[in-house]
Amino acid sequence: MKAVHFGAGNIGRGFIGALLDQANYETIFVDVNDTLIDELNNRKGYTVDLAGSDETIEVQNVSGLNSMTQQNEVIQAIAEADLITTAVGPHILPAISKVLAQGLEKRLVENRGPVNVIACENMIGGSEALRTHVLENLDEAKHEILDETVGFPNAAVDRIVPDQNNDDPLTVKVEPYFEWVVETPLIKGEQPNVDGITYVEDLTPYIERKLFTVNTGHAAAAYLGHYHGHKTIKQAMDDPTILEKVRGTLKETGSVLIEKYNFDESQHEAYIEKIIERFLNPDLSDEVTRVGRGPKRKLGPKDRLVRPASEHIETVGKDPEYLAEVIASALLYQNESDQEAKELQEVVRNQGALQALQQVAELDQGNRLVSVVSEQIHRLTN
Ligand SMILES: NC(=O)c1ccc[n+]([C@@H]2O[C@H](COP(=O)([O-])OP(=O)(O)OC[C@H]3O[C@@H](n4cnc5c(N)ncnc54)[C@H](O)[C@@H]3O)[C@@H](O)[C@H]2O)c1
Ligand SMILES: O=P(O)(O)OC[C@@H](O)[C@@H](O)[C@H](O)[C@H](O)CO
Repeated sequence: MKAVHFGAGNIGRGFIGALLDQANYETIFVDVNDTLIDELNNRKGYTVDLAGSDETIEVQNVSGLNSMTQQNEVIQAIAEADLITTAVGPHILPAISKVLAQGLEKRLVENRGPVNVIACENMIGGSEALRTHVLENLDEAKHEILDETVGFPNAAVDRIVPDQNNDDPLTVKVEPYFEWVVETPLIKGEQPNVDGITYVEDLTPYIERKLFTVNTGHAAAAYLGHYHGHKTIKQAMDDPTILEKVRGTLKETGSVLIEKYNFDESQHEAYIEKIIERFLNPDLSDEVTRVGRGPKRKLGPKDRLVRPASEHIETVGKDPEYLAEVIASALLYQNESDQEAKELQEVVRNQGALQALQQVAELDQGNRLVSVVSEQIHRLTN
């Protein structure tokens, strides 16, 4: 069986690629990084190191294509694929959608049967968003036949894979923990037979629990950690002040999730403790600049900070003081190597932090969250 995976980066190699190989897929990685592509083609495999153990996973039967310079080969690979996955970043999905549309169109012409496209991105509705971008690159006359034969099931993926600094550009060090949840109603044809995928009828509780616990907690550690001068997530979490604030933040998102999905409180508390333990993993060095990357995305209305904070006000009926402090620290986050951080700071400098929040989080001036964050910005800047 053949899989095409867009994004031969941290999670692509460290998680998705490993599980696809174990499920006996030959995986063609599609990327724009020629070093990764050349290494994949020359060596046909790579090593995944499990942090905190001597265990390694040898991933085989892989190759690479460049989505910009080898478009015909990528189109052919998609036409022949039994499964297509992505892990490029939410902001990159539009960029891969044209070649994906061309490959799926070739597949339709050659009548090759059903296939599923699973976006493994940290966002709600990633695969459905990718489907929208693909349809924008297809004649409307082909939309119906595409929806009959191509599934775009949403997914939640969880494994902490930091930026790598190994001598071998393909070797990737990951935490042992992983979770990959895929929803079933939108699957076309047979469910991909991949050990490690949990199939569920309704993904919403799973993706919100993951995004608003793992990623919200991570963002709290990153932005508060950066504000307090820490370089890694572990250093931030070793700071008692920040640990307390991360716990407070996850208590707020936890109360929203329990209210919405009737989660068992003690089970959710155990889920939070496991995540804090993962953040404190002494064998994984994860920089706050990776976890805090893309602050405009992370301050977006549906993402890990503003969405649970707004829902805390609406459903729990209280001000989310901890989330508001994290949002304020994200608005103050500076990193000249992060394009979104530079763009955000341009708005903060010219129009003020609150105006920046209203723009990026799509909040009206009178919104209660704007007031609560304003108090935190004042506290952090005076
Ligand atoms: N790293 C993690 O811990 C982790 C865990 C769960 C989910 N995720 C999610 O997975 C996605 C990828 O994250 P990552 O950490 O692997 O990032 P990454 O930067 O390591 O990998 C992204 C890869 O996409 C490639 N890419 C960029 N533009 C491309 C294009 N036009 N065509 C093909 N490839 C392109 C990059 O070259 C890079 O190799 C994000 O949505 C992230 O939120 C990451
Ligand atoms: O990938 P991002 O930029 O959405 O978020 C950074 C980290 O929180 C994220 O990569 C986590 O490591 C991952 O989501 C853990 O499953």
